[in-house]
Amino acid sequence: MAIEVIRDWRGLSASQKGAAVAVGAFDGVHRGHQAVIASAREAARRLGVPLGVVSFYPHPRRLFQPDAAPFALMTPDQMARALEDLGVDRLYLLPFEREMASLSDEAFAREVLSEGLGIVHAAVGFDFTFGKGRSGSPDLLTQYGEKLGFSVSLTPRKDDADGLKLSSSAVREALKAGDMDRATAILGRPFAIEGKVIHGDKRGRTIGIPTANIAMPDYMRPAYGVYATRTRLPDGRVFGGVANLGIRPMYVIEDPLLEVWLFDFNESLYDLTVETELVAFLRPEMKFDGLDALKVQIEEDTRRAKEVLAA
Ligand SMILES: Cc1cc2nc3c(=O)[nH]c(=O)nc-3n(C[C@H](O)[C@H](O)[C@H](O)COP(=O)(O)O)c2cc1C
Ligand SMILES: Nc1ncnc2c1ncn2[C@@H]1O[C@H](COP(=O)(O)OP(=O)(O)O)[C@@H](O)[C@H]1O
Repeated sequence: MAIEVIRDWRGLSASQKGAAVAVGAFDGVHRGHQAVIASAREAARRLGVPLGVVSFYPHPRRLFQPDAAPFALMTPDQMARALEDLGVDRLYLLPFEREMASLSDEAFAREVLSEGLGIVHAAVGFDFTFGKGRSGSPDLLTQYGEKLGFSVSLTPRKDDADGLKLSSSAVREALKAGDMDRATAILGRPFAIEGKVIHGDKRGRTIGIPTANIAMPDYMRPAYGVYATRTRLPDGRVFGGVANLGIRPMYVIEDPLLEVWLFDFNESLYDLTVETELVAFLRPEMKFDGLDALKVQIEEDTRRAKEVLAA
């Protein structure tokens, strides 16, 4: 069954209420988040109610640090699909604006979770905070739940094999370093950029290497350079490829682009929304002596990308 995305806590019908939910920002839906969602799933099964996730859009940090560099690990559509894969029935993607930000911890528990969403259970992570000034703790949520009529489960911190906390920040650090294996290990799936294919300078096709260009305004910026990729088209077809992500020192652009050359493919992609997994980092962006030299390097990149994708 497809996931239902609900974008408000006010004015919901009875059938949209009454779920067991996991609450959090969940950017990336990584394996730590997945443990919290598993706890909500347990409760949903036990109580015989739908499984929900309560999250926020835009990310709360956008409101508090409007000038911060882009940091998102996924778009709302990608989040909905990742949650659907985990068996989540509903995503409550609540608008995080002044009104939400000004609620006290008690008001969030009562007005949003209890009266608005009518939750019967909330699963939260060990370091969950909520309400104005982040004053709410898992302990406080448990006390409010007792009064308001929902139970609360607390998921302990989940570490990797080296004892490091699985976190969205750890994913961002791995992506910055071009360590795609580590990013994949924390996320439980490869990091992927989704966006609409836009028009570029039409230079790619002149060297026999057309590239689908995708802007990435909200995504955090992984290491600039060349990646082995896998791209999913709207019709479900998947193509291996090689991509440059960055500002192209040879033909400098202001905002970074993801430019993907799909192997064994020759159709128009303009205006389609495609999702590209960054499977492996191959090399940093460089400056070459002209297009011919770049083309030779791209042939080498292609050979390595095919090797990586076949492995
Ligand atoms: C596999 C691959 C590797 C690339 N490597 C570099 C690079 O090292 N330095 C650079 O300035 N541009 C690099 N590019 C970007 C090209 O300069 C750019 O895709 C080309 O100019 C086409 O631009 P257009 O899509 O706007 O027509 C690379 C592109 C691809 C597909
Ligand atoms: N194998 C392919 N990989 C990527 N894009 C392709 C491919 N074959 C055809 N295309 C189309 O060609 C366009 C890219 O051509 P290119 O000359 O690089 O133009 P632009 O500068 O507008 O990106 C893509 O947006 C897509 O519509």
